[in-house]
Amino acid sequence: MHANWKTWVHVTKLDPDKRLPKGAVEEIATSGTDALMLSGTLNVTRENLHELLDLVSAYGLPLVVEPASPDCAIFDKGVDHLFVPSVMNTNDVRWVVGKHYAWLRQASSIDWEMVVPEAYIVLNPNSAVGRVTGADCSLSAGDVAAFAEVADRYFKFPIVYIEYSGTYGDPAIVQAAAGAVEHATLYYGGGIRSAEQAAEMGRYADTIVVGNAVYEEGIDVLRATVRAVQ
Ligand SMILES: CC(C)=CCC/C(C)=C/CC/C(C)=C/CC/C(C)=C/COP(=O)(O)OP(=O)(O)O
Ligand SMILES: O=P(O)(O)OC[C@@H](O)CO
Ligand SMILES: [Mg+2]
Repeated sequence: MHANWKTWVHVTKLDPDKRLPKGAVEEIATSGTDALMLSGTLNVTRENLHELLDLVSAYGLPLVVEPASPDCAIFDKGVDHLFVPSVMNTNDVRWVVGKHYAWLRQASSIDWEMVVPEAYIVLNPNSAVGRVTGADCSLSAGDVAAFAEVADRYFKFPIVYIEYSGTYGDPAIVQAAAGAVEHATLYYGGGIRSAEQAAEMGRYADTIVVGNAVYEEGIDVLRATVRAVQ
């Protein structure tokens, strides 16, 4: 499969567990965002994932599913890529490799051309992903840089993802991660609600992700974050 995803600078993350007002999907799809990522930690099922895919697949934007569990790893319904996380900063091996092992034990077939592994560094302890994975979020810039470098240079993850889901992060931490990563594409996500924040994190990250703002702020804020990085 093509690796066009490496050129994306702005990704919009949609949560199958949340509702969008009528017309919102079209506005999002035509906002200039490079791709739609369908993802959430809590209450994502094959059913609500399929419903959301049916809503978004008409617009021709690249579609990524980012499964939080093996049952949400789907390869059909117009999905272009499966971005599969592993959490670097947890001591609970389930979220590093355990779920992945379980996935391969039960899957009938996996289209590896579609799979892009992501090294998550989870930094908001109050987010669903922080709580569920038991991530150690009290990391210094040096700690984050070390995790980012080991993910990039040793494990050779194609994506390193600085995840502050729900809260705006520390730009100095993202800068440290950027300095440590040589080959991987650096993602930043968390709390972006303005052009200024998008531009600030976009200085260090290759790709920024906007999620909650789509539901809580609306289309003008999403468009402003797109313009800030494109
Ligand atoms: C092996 C397979 C196919 C799946 C397992 C993948 C793993 C290890 C996931 C662990 C990390 C995780 C749960 C990622 C989900 C993506 C993510 C970070 C979504 C954002 O979640 P939040 O915004 O915190 O959650 P809500 O939006 O549900 O509140
Ligand atoms: O929802 P927000 O806070 O924008 O975070 C985006 C994304 O990184 C969540 O996984
Ligand atoms: Mg979320």
